[in-house]
Amino acid sequence: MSGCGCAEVVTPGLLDLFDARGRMVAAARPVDGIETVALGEAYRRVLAEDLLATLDMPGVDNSAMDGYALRLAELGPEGLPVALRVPAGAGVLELPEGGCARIFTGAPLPLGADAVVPQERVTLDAEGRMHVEGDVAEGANIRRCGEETRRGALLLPAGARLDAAAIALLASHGVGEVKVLQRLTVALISTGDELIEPGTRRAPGQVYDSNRAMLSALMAQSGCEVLDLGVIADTTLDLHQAFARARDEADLVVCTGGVSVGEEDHVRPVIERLGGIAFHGVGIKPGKPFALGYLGESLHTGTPLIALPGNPVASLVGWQFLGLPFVQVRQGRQAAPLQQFPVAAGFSRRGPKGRRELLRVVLDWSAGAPVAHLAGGQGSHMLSAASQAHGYLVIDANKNVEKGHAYGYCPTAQFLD
Ligand SMILES: Nc1nc2c(c(=O)[nH]1)N[C@H]1C(S)=C(S)[C@@H](COP(=O)(O)OP(=O)(O)OC[C@H]3O[C@@H](n4cnc5c(N)ncnc54)[C@H](O)[C@@H]3O)O[C@H]1N2
Ligand code: MOO
Repeated sequence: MSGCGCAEVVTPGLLDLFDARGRMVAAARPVDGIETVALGEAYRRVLAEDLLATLDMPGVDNSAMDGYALRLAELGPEGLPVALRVPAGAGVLELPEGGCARIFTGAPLPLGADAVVPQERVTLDAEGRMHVEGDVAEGANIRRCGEETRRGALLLPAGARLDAAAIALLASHGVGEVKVLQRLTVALISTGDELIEPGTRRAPGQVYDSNRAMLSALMAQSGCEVLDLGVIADTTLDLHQAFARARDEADLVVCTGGVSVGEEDHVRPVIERLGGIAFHGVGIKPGKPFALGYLGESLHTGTPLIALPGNPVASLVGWQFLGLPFVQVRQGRQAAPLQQFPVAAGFSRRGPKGRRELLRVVLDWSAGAPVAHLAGGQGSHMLSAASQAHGYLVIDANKNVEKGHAYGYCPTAQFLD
C-alpha cells in the first residue's frame, strides 16, 4: 500500500487517507493540565515531564547467580573454605581472606570478591571446601553497580505512556508518585431517531445504538474519560443543545451518524453554526463521511470535534485510522505510525471505486506464511466480520484484488493502544 497520496485515483473532493491522517496529527494540540498520581494509579497515563534516575541501578555490585563468590587469585587445586553466607537482603560484607562466600542471586557481592561461580559448577569436599570445575573469568556473574543506569540518566521521557514495564522501572527506582498529563475527557454523542438502547425491546425499523458502546470501549482503551451524552434526536434544537454542552464540558467531542448528505443529516449544519468544519470526506471504504471540525472560534482555540459516519464499521475504521492518532497527540503522546506489511490475499475481488478499501480479514498461517481471507461480509453495517478480523487488507482505489498477490496489511492489534 502506498503512502504517497495517490490522489489521482481517489474521487475528487475526498482526502487521501494519509493526507487526512497527516491533517489529524497536525491539528491536534496536547492538553496542558498536569496532576500528580501515586504509581499504583499511573498505569497507561502519560508522563508530563522527563523522569531522571536519582539512584544508580543496580545500587551495589551483586551476584547474578546462586553460587559462590571468591577472589580469583586465591582459587587453587586445594579449593576454598566457605567462610561467609550472603543471602539477598544482606548488607555489603567483607570476604575473609583465603575463603569464599556462599551467595544467592541478587545478594550484595562481598568486598574483595571478583567473581561468582554458579553452584552447578561447584563441588564441596568432605571438609566443606569448595572446588570449581573449569575456568572462571574475572567479573563472572557479577552485576555491577550502575551498569544499567547511572544517577541523572533519563529513565523515561515526557510523553511516555506508562505500560507495565515502565511502571516496574519506576518502582525499581523507588519512584512512588509521578506527574502525568490530565486525561482527555471525550463527549460521546450518537445521533439518529432510529436508535435505541441495548437491553430494550426492538420495534421494526429501530436499531440498537452499537456505536456508542463501541466508542466507549475504544475511549477506555485509549485512556480517555467518557462523557456519555447518549442518543440525541435528529433535530436542530436537540443537536445544538448537546453540542453546546459537549463543547463546554469536554476536551474533544466525538459524534456518530448524520454526517452524510441526506436531508435528515442535521449534524453538519449544527456544527457549522457552533464552529466549523476543517475537512469532510476521506477516500476510504468504509468511513467516507469522516469529518474533523470544532466548536468555538477555531480548531485550536475551540473544542475539536470528530464526526464519525453512522455505519458501525465506518465509525470503527474512522476512529482507528484517523481519530486515534489525533487523540494520541492530544494526550501528549506521539501519534503511532500506521503499521503495515505485505500479506498475500487468499481471494480475488473487484476493486473499490474512487476510494481505498479497508477489507476486514483474518490471517491463515497454516501454510507457514500468512494468507489473508475475508473475515465475513464487507458491508459497512456488518459488525460480524469486524469482530472476527485480525486486521485490514488495504486495497488502493480502482485496483482489483488478485488471489496470491500481496497487499498492505494493517493488524488491528496496533489500535489497542
Ligand atoms: N446519497 C448518499 N448516501 C449515502 C452516502 C453518500 O455519499 N451519498 N454515503 C454513505 C456512506 S459511505 C455512509 S458511511 C453512510 C453514513 O451516513 P451518516 O453518517 O449520515 O449516518 P446515518 O445516515 O445516520 O446512518 C447510517 C447507518 O448507520 C446506522 N447507525 C447510525 N448510528 C448508529 C449507531 N449509533 N449505532 C448503530 N448503527 C447506527 C443507521 O441506522 C444507518 O443504517 O451514509 C451512506 N449514505
Ligand atoms: O464510507 Mo461508508 O462507510 O462506505 O458505508
